Amino acid sequence: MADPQTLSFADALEGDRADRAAFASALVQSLKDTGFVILIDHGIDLTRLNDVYETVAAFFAQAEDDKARFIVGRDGQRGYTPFGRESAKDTAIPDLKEFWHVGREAVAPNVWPDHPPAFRSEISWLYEALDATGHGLLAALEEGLGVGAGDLTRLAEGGNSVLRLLHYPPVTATAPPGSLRAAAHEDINLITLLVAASAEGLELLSRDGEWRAIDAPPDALIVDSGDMLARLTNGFLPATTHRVVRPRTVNRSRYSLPYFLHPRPDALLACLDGFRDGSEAPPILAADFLAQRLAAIGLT
Ligand SMILES: O=C(O)CCC(=O)C(=O)O
Ligand SMILES: [Fe+2]
Repeated sequence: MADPQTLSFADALEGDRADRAAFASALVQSLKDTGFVILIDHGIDLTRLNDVYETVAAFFAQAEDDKARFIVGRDGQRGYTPFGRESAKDTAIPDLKEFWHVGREAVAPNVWPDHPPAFRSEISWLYEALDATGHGLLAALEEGLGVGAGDLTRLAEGGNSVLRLLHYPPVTATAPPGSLRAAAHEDINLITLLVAASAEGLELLSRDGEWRAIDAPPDALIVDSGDMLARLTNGFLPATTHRVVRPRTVNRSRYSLPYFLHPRPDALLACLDGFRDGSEAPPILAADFLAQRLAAIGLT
């Protein structure tokens, strides 16, 4: 089984034409072979990121009643989603997690807690930083896949991307048997950018069917491919199956910050040129695809 590649984002941002081409082809190759890439030199300030983690921990440490004021609607795309609500597609047991979603204001307005005071500014900063990084990765994917410039970035311009702030509390004796922090699943979106989590537990299913623990350096981003990218490439880049297992050593809270890069709701997801062979799924509106999948994970 091939190893995931560690790629320097500086090659894509500041490199010459050859560096950019090498980055683009390694990105596609690693996603194809292993389902993910470890991205270093991404330029997101680690001190600020550390502040974000502290702020996120302080938010979740509040009483349940205080957090529950920010439950926005059934589909959980903004604000707070309590512990035990979401379960992976085709899994009956809910995951052992609570989370908060921030998205693009123009797609649906955000809600913001008043405590901690820095929450809004810090989380908005991270959203913008990951949005810009994600845009650069989509441009590299276009090059690596050999599709037209803009074929992916245009879909995502002003897109419905969501930053998820996740808290997995210490696992208690009352956790349902068989439950995990996050059961095996694929992400719904185009690509996911994961800031290194506060603790171990993330595992990816390799293409040869083995669960593999991911230990990326704390200053790296993990990038993996989602269902929408699989659909656009007719399975050439399959969605990466992953899960978060229970703590094996110290039973403490785990925090993580995945950014789900989504198309605009009105973007048509149609198989890209060069990937059609008659077996491709029919075009579908991104909003319709998302609605189907949210229903499958218990959020609508
Ligand atoms: O917490 C993690 O490391 C991964 C979370 C995840 O896969 C998800 O929320 O979709
Ligand atoms: Fe995920």
